[in-house]
Amino acid sequence: MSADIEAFTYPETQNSRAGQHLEAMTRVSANNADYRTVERQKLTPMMQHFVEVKEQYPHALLLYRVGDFYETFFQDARSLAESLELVLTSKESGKDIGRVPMSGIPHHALDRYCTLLVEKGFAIAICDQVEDAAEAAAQGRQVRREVTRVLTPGTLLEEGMLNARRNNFLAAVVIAGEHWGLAYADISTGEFLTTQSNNLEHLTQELMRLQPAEVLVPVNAPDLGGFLRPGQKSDYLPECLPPSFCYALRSQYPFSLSEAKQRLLEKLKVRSLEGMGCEHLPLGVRAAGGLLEYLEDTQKGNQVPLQTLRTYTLADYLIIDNQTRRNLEITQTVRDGTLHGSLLWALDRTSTAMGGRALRRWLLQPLVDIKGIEARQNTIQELVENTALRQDLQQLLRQIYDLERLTGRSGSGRANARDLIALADSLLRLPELAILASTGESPFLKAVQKVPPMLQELGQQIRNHIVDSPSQHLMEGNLIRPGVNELLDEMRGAAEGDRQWIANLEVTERNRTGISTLKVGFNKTFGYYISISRSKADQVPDNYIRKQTLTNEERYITPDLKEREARILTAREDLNKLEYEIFCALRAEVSEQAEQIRHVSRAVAAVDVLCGLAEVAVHQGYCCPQMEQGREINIIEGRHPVVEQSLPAGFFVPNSTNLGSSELSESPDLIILTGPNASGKSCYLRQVGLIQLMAQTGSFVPAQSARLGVCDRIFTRVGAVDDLATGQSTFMVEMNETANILNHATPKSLVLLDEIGRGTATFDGLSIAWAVAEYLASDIRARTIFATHYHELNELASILPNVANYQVTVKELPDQIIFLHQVQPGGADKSYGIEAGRLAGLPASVILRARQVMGQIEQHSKIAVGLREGIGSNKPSGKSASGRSGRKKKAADVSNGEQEIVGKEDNSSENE
Ligand SMILES: Nc1ncnc2c1ncn2[C@@H]1O[C@H](COP(=O)(O)OP(=O)(O)OP(=O)(O)O)[C@@H](O)[C@H]1O
Repeated sequence: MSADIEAFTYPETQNSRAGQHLEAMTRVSANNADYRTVERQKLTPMMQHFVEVKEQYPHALLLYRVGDFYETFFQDARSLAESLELVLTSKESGKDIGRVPMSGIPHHALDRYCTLLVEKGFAIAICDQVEDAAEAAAQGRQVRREVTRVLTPGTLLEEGMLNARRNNFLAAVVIAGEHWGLAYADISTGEFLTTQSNNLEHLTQELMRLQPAEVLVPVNAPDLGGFLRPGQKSDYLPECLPPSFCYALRSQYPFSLSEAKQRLLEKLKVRSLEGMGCEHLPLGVRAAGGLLEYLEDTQKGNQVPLQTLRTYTLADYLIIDNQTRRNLEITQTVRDGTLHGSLLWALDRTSTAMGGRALRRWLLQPLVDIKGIEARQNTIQELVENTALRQDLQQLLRQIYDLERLTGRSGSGRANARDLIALADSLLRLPELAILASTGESPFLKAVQKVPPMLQELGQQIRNHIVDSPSQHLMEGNLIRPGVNELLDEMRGAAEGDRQWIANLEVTERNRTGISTLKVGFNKTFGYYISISRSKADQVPDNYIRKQTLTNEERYITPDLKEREARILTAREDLNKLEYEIFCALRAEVSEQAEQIRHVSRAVAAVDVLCGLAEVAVHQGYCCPQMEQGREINIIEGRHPVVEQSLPAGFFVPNSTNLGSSELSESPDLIILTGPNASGKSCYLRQVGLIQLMAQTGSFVPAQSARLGVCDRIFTRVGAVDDLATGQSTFMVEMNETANILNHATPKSLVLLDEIGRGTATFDGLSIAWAVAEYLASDIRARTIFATHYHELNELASILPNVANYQVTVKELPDQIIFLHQVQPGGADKSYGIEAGRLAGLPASVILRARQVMGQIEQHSKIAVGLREGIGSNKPSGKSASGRSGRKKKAADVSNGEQEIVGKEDNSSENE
């Protein structure tokens, strides 16, 4: 911390305050910049209180309500000013202390600024005035202030701070050796889940899938309550936890089994955890209990309605590790991290925010259970066939608001009257949805055919209680309809008499005084007054009391007028209070039905997702894949779902795939895919991965037909980039990823490798690539597509029976190459890399020289010979030696280097 703090000004922020603050600005001494070193007894009472509160929340940014501002002081002032580019100024804080750093935000902009702070990974403690400041001032004491809420990235409920189409998860982990428990909740939607497993790598993967906004970790640290923003390090953070998240370091106590279990039983109001399936998962229970305690700590008495805890196991889902999720661009593109261009973008035709979130979850967690997949498929099939039903459902769904989050806001006391109207209108749509769905037969349509009658009644009750356009703020009245509450109606009637009297006052007084220009007005300082032009001032009656003199007018009050006014104001206050109470009771009824509403919401979200997937299937011409337990991946005329949508209709060239069949002569386990640069190898590779993933999500797939064995995992290794954060080179990243695949793939896995060994010397790279392919094909027998520019790998097909060569074809014309994007049997012998360099504009002399060098290398290279005669026959595995078959002769011929362009004759005639 520097010895002095200077004032900073930023052009567009708080101009009026900036001037004011600058004027008051002096230099702040080093001791005064830190709340821990300041001489506390010498501070003013308010500042002493600030420091007391700050000590309870050392790791949160403390926003302290002072009048119309949330101010903060000491080091928090500096953090706030730096993070939000606000004015850093100072405040006189005691006669013997001088000034301390100060920065602040206007109270009405709290949400906006908090959103920015939370995005930057801050935890924020909001300390509010919890009594009327005027009352406290009248009694000559400090206004009472308390922390009413701690905002952290994982505990947000405010609409403006959340992304409507993605969950905001708070996670908690408990690690014991290699074993771990994980619980996570989205407090805005109520989802609450737990799991336990015994491989720390899986924990990392699970966290990467969830992308939690915040992770709770119990630690034995002196720094309890510590809060780590993304990238911040701590010795207490276990190594397996990715540094890209926010972490809250928590005490061990609430994570102990007895404490956690007790809390879960109380909160979930159950006698045993048996029904939730986690009784036998102590680490999962501990994580869930610790998470609940954190919610209590941050929500400060506000109820957070969570759904019943659900237990899941990782084996229920297709495992997709982080690099595969990234490489297949499931929810964002690799290049710029945007949604546009991802699989989610290509498939999302949902009509509700709930559906949008559900689709994202489904894509990140595809199923392995064929029954579950088929239930989704059957519903899509029905919605594909019944266009009218699909369109009617979608039209209705568009009128349904975010029931999950509206229920969450109601339960935590944050919903306003407009939220309740939105909720009611959505609930009232559900019976229509049920009637529409009742014409359907499939499982997910059946799930919405029955709406609990109490939900409809609740919707009706809200509509009957709340006016059509209620005020935004709950204490300003205009919430409750007439006829709802007798007392309210009576009070309104009484206030109406006084209001009428004032409304008529202008006419009566004009008649009484004969002053035709007399007016009745109202302002905040004086309330109601009678205004008379100064020229008529001598005609005012005796009971008029002069209150104010302006240039052209005099303003008067009368005792009568003031009495009525007082009655109106008191009545208004009472009325507003009563309206608020009626509203709160109504809101409480919503939270009582939270469980039911959320149950229905999930079913509605699923129908929404399936309607959307059916629509994509119709418009893009997808087919329903036949899912099987076997290992075969058989795709006829498959397409890449995203690239296809980015190209003009009909431009995408479909390609078939056949892998893993028991009929070896028909289908290999491993395909070596060669072809020139930019011919479409990567695209083909990803297309197979995406089709498999979509199929296990339950979606139809871009193909003419498909028969797919369910995979346990999909692995990809695609062009690595340097991982500067961990100091790893491109090649090391590539090797780590490859090692991960070789160590975990099974015969039921799908492995997609896009180049291996490019980041090192050619021979090393080629040797590694060869050995990796051989291991995958003969030892693991995983279904694999291996795209490579090492044409020497085509030799493998002559050695191993379950390896086949495929190539992406091009047509070579005298001065250009035409990309045909067709995947055909056989291996390519040319990469056209020099040709690509020429097209990219490398100087002609460089191109010429490159051709000469290549000629020399080709002439003298012995690699192919070596591979054929040496390495292959030395492979220790019996499987590979015995696997040579006559079928392979053709492939070997293909790679002997004699053909100019593999398949050229065949392809050219086909494509001319
Ligand atoms: N089947 C296809 N139909 C139409 N266009 C395609 C097809 N496959 C690929 N393309 C187009 O070709 C471009 C290049 O494809 P891709 O990146 O897959 O080539 P590549 O062979 O992997 O190249 P490199 O070896 O240089 O990595 C893609 O961006 C896409 O626009």
